Amino acid sequence: MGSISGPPDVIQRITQQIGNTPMIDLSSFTKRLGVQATVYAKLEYFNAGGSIKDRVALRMVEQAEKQGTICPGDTLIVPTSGNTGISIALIAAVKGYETIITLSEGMSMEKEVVLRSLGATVIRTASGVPYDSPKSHLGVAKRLAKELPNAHMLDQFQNEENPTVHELGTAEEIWSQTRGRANVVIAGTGTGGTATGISRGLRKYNPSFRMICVEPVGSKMSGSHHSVEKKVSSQPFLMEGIGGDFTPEVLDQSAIDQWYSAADKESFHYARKLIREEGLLVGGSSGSTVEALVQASRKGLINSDDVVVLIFPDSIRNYLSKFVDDKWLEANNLCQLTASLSSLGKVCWMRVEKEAVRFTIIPDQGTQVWAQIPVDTIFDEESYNLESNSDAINIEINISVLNRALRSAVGASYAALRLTKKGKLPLLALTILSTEWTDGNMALATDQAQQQQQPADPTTASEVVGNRRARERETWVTQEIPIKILHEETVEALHEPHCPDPDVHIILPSLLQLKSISDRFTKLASTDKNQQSGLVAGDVSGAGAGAGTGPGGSGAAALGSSSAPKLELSANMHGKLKLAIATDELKIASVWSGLVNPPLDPAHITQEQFSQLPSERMRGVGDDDESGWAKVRIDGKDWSRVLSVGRLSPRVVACFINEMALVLYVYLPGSWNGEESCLTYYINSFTT
Ligand SMILES: NC(CSCC[C@H](N)C(=O)O)C(=O)O
Repeated sequence: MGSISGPPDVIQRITQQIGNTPMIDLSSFTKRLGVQATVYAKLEYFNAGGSIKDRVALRMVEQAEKQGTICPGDTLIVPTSGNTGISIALIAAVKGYETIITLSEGMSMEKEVVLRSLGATVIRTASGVPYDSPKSHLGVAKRLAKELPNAHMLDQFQNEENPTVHELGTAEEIWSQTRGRANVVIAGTGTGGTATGISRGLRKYNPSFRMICVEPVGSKMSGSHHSVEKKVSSQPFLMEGIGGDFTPEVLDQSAIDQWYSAADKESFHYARKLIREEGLLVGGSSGSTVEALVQASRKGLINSDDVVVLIFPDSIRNYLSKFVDDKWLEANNLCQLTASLSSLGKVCWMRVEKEAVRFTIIPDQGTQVWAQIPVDTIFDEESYNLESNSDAINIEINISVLNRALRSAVGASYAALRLTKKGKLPLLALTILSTEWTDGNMALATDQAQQQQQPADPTTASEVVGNRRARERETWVTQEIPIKILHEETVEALHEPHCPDPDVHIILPSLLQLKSISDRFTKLASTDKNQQSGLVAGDVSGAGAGAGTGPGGSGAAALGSSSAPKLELSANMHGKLKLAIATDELKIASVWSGLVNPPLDPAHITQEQFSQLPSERMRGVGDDDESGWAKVRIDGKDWSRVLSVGRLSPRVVACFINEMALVLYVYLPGSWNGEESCLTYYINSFTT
């Protein structure tokens, strides 16, 4: 063996392992997706803390130290979706700072576990509140920074060191790793710092360089700069770490050339594909960059001459209980579905068939819902066995009770629903397996106790962590939900309302935005004491009313008795939607334009049928012609409950049957085992 001289080839501190991440050629993967360009991916999960945010965190800390604003012993407060918090906590562990991390509720439990193990104090903050609310991660961090002694907020959303580290570091690496060939970079956008810095850095070398940003569908970081999709809305999304409800100061829109929106479903699909087919253990937002690449390439905006670099910001580690887990995707969707249904009615009829489960809500007043989802998104595939003379079992269930049970299953390592009996009582049994890690400080963790414990508790596993024994405790819990089995004759009369072909069909804008405007209108009209006539209370029209009356319900006929304010909703076949309310004292309206009237699938309709469709006739009527609008009047409160389905789906097609009814088709995102599921809402129109 030859002798090797010189100092050992080791690093002194883990913070030296930040930056200089590898880049991988992904072209064969992306060619299979139909993308002809040369595509590389920069694997930022090779940074010490597991994400691209290590770069920003190190620079923010080092610069603040240089300026003398912080010194070891101080407390660093970080509002974050997780990664920046982990990066700061890691650096703080090495350098001797205290850390307080404000992390919103929706972020994964894995992030919190990593943060706590690094010694950080984690404060969970409300999710879904505006960024400038005192309850948001930013709001809480700001308050704590004022209140606590020697505490400093490191604000990645405002701190110019964020883009600068990418301009001076990441961009240089990309240029050198691609030997000066990179002309497009695609990055997910959370603060905008990565995209802004990379763009500034690479434009120095190549003035025609293009920076493409991607945000989740429902995020509105891009604001009015969303040049490609033009769909700027604000809706909840499951993706973590990118997207938001404001444009942070570090995001320089002049550095960005194009924006894309990636739906959770596609992003998670591509992330799982990267893991499965390429062995790249990435997080979900890496999938969003692939989705943006595919969209851009389909539009002809990326072609074979381009050399594209995708930024893969973090790893699977943060999401083991989330998109990486099929059960999580399904449980989350099902929970949101039952939450939305339970706002519209108490009793739900579930028809369990071989391949599908149908949900029907027919309240005494208000909107009817009909939904169908694949059976294996609800029942455990292995144990599902339908035993019924009629190939279907009809159940009556309290939907709020089911929703409460399902809420406890989100995040569980395993959940299964079973139709069963206790004595003669039929039940829906929800079995959940939850896993907790406890550290080795508990008495049972000694070797001896461990041996004694194992035979009696076969569900308990253990593993040695350092010199202590960490224990994984698995708990099985079964919740029993009472149900009523209905005979086939009882449900025979139960069928979807038959409606005429719509006069106008249109994709609704952001449901959350629509809901907040509708709620404001309803509130204003309710407080207007003199409201009467005009658009206010009247009788429900005949369309669909009476049809579809359920076993215990009286259909929608009782609608006429409601005296709540009525909203007038109208649309035309030129992409316009109008929401209005009028009382004696008040007349307000809001108009959306540029919406999409989706084309009907030619496979399902002949040319002749097509030309006879009322919507085709309406398309021929000019945009400014009043007769080209289809109109319905709906109960403001009921409408508000319907719109809460915005939590579940960003894609809703509204079909207007003039003066009669509004039918909404809500397309459910998520895996749903790759099948598209749809909810149908029937809302009868009130007459004037
Ligand atoms: N990925 C980031 C920063 S981007 C934050 C996204 C989101 N708008 C939010 O405010 O949570 C991190 O903190 O790790």
